Amino acid sequence: MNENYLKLPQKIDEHFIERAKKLSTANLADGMASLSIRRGGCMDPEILAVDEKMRFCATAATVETEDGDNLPIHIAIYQAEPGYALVVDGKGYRDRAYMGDLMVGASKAVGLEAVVLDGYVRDKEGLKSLNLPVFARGYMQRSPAKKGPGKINTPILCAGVEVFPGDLICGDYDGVIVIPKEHIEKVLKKAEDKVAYEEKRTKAIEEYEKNRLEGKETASLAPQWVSEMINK
Ligand SMILES: O=C([O-])CC(=O)C(=O)O
Ligand SMILES: [Mg+2]
Repeated sequence: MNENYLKLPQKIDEHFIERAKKLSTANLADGMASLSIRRGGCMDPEILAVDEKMRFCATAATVETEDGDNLPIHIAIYQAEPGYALVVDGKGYRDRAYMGDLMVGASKAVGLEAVVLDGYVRDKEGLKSLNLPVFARGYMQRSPAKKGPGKINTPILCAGVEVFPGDLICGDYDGVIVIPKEHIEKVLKKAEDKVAYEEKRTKAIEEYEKNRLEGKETASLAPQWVSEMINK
């Protein structure tokens, strides 16, 4: 095997994955906000799901490739296992698709949780009906190249974000976020605290609207932190 083809990383504990699955990528981004990590771990906003309903949280397995070459992606799929998302740095190459419904079907068959690709895919209809979360820049019908070698399970820079094999990666309707494995616990706790705040704030907003419509006197809708910043 090529020296740049490495084994799958250690899988993230299932209890972390379960907690992450209850959070949106926006919640997770809030959990990442205070860490000094390139763009808070959020991939380029053009990396979107082929179907808005798709979402996932999984352990990242990585591929690095270029110029529409999908040979290393093939190899990574056939050595993959359930519980991983395949994260492919295709350097945003526009002139070929990297994969289509056959390769995504194979990804699903081996138990991959998702495919995230900095590049383009094809076979839109087939991809939607396979229902495996696929996140990419968009569609290009031209066939992939087959060249190699590329790299498997080495650190990558994918769509503006550093991804180490074994990191937590999650995607939903808003896009894709990567949480470095050493920060998972802290980020989940911060994100969960933010959700608790948002639930309280949503109630306050609904209450305010109800009172206003009923013609009742109401205190200001501004949250405390806004008042404090204005009165500084
Ligand atoms: O032909 C290819 O290499 C890519 C493709 O369309 C598929 O995976 O369905
Ligand atoms: Mg095809």
